[in-house]
Amino acid sequence: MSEAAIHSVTAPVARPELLASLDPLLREWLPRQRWFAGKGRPVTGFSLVTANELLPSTAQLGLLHLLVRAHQPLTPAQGAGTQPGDCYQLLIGVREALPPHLAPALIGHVEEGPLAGHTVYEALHDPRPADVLLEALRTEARVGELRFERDRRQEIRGGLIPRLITAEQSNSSLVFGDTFILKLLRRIVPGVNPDLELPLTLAREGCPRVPAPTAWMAADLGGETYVLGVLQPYVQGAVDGWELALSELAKESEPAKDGCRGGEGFTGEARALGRATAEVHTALARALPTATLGHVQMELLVGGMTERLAAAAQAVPALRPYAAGLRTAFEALADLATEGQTWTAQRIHGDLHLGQCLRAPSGEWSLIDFEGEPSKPLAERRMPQPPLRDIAGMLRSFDYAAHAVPGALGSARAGAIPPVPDWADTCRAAYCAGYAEVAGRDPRADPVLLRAYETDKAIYEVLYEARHRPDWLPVPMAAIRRLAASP
Ligand SMILES: Nc1ncnc2c1ncn2[C@@H]1O[C@H](COP(=O)(O)OP(=O)(O)O)[C@@H](O)[C@H]1O
Ligand SMILES: O=P(O)(O)O[C@H]1O[C@H](CO)[C@@H](O[C@H]2O[C@H](CO)[C@@H](O)[C@H](O)[C@H]2O)[C@H](O)[C@H]1O
Repeated sequence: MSEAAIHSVTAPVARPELLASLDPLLREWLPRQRWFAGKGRPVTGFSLVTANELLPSTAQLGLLHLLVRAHQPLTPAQGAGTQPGDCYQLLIGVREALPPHLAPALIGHVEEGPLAGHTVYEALHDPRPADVLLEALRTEARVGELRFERDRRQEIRGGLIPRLITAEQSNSSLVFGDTFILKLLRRIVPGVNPDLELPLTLAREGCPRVPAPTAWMAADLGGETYVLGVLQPYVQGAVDGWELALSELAKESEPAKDGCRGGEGFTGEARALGRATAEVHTALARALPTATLGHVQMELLVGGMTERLAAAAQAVPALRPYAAGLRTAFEALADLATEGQTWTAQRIHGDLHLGQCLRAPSGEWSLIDFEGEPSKPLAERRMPQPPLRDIAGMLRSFDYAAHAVPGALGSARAGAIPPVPDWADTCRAAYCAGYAEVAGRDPRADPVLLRAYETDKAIYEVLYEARHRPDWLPVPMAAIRRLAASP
């Protein structure tokens, strides 16, 4: 694919009938996608936000870039009626016939309209359209409202072989020749996206704990910018913190041979993760505005935590016996604020857990996925917050890992491996100590805020697991019992 080929494309696609012809296929296909955020509510229709051709559909292979709004009934919390709904980024391949190897990518056969007689499919499974995206980034293409940009100091080689990664993701990522990874955001919102903003900021600050964005794509629509994707260097041979913790735990759980357990332990890694988190926090605090949270702000923060507890207890009855005990964590925080204590807030990761940490074969850790909690509004995700929120997320993650290995969660090894005593406590302590080495302050020195955030996170996890992975519910419930009982 040459630069000229991309620039020759006519865009935007002025075809109101295009969406009508795709509508029945998308209604069936979209809700089945892992990244579809509106699960559990029917899609009642679509509206086209924008359509651009990255490859003309008149050729043997077409590539459409669509931003579509999926209309859905409001949730009970939102009231009755239908709302315009979330906006999704779709990359639709168009062929006369789909080769067998692309069968899993099928969206359907179009009966009428401009694409009548063609087969449409999820284009990211197909190397050629994936290549078009890399080429557009490399050449800083402009296609209709789509803008492809890059950091010219970083080289992007053409011709890298693309593959779609199969991880359980909220978005979709393509790896190019084990050199770059392109994350295509699926649910698109207008505004500055922290998944691009924070890594760019950290790169400018010279913080090596985050792969520096090489290129990015965005759409300019109605005076607003929508970030659509970010290309970053691919950390080759990386293993994420969750996998690494589980494999270390499995070794440590092996029956003792000659009095020695297998495995070298995860304590050193936990300490390194603490240091990496502190490096990122320190750089973000240096680069972006911070704030002081006093009584008024803490009242709002505690109010949010209390409301989330009430909503979770409403949805998950198992939580109800512990609600009063859990509330004491929030009340203790409110009391400190009333007494005049203040806290510093800054930009943070916002959804930190072991799965968001990658360890390169060199042993260096990187943090990824700065999107924050995708269900929250962008403005909220970009607010300065106490860094202890990220730390609480990691502390919960060590606890999760410790519970996962014994196999009580439907694993094939259920009950076969005895739990490693004190594993989570040791890792949690090492993580905090590592953090203190770099940040100059130990998160454990603020136990009230830490407990409040851990409690808030465990409540979130109860709701998340009840909805998505009921087998895992015992893990956050064990933490809930501990947190509700702690003084
Ligand atoms: N720079 C990178 N190098 C290597 N692998 C990466 C990189 N960034 C992401 N990944 C892999 O892609 C997966 C999904 O990335 P992530 O940013 O968490 O996407 P999502 O927001 O869709 O969950 C990660 O779990 C990780 O395995
Ligand atoms: O994948 P996301 O970043 O969107 O996060 C969601 O899914 C996570 C599970 O994949 C969930 O994390 C919980 O389980 C993890 C182990 O699978 C554990 O490491 C985390 O500490 C625990 O919170 C996360 O809560 C949810 O938002």
